[in-house]
Amino acid sequence: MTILDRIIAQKRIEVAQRREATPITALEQMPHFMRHCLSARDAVQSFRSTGIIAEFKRQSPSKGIINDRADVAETTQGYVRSGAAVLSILTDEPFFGGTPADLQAARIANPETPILRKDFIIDRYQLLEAKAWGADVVLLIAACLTPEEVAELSMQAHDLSLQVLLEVHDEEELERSITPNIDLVGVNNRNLKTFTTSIDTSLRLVERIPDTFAKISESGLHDAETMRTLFRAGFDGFLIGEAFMKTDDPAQALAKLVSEFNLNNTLSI
Ligand SMILES: O=C(O)c1ccccc1NCC(=O)[C@H](O)[C@H](O)COP(=O)(O)O
Repeated sequence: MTILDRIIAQKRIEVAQRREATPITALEQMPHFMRHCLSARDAVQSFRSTGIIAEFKRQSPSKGIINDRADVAETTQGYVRSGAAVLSILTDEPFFGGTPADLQAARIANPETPILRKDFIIDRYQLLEAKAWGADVVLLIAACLTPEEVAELSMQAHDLSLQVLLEVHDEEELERSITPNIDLVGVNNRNLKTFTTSIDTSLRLVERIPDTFAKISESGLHDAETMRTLFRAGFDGFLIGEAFMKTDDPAQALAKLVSEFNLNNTLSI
């Protein structure tokens, strides 16, 4: 059984419990449900964007506790001040220590910045939650969904005006999961069996991603030189969590990476 299998088994129980506790009619009455969503895709692809999707990540299966002190509103506001194009907020509690309250606090603190609900989405109910809590974009992970589920969930997300980030780990997942109702394609550099990360995965897959989608490299990124390599290979954006969250000042770590990335680009491209 892989870590993903364990997460999804737990998620099925959690979604059933949540649906029981909060009916859809209650989600639809929450204040953010009717808000106009922001475009994560435009935010990473716009001319002046750093392309950084900055993640608020307290813990993970691969690293254990990363940061259990950071305040979500303060950290995400710092990320935005330092140049984050999009925020990624983990809402999975058992494995990542995230909560729905984290997403709602980040939404209130950052009204102008697109927010990704980072979770393991297997059911339309979770899309409605994402909308109610103030997300603009949701993650669909090809490794835990059939192509039919990706197509159905991405269509339902678009019906709610949520954008979709499809995450893939290899060529097979990419080929079988691409569907028109996707806005961004993320290549996850983390092997979920060994937890090792390698940007070779991103570099191998980038040319196979149609140009109609924004291209994001995810996981294990921590230096400007690597971002530059990925940018030159065709990536528009970079999903980064641990490299920021493991420091005492995540926003300052992001600002440093942005300034090193900009300096490298100015000098070398
Ligand atoms: O991070 C993990 O250990 C992990 C384990 C199992 C499934 C997913 C996992 N991570 C989710 C992510 O996609 C990352 O949080 C995200 O790409 C940021 O990665 P990093 O910059 O390495 O924190």
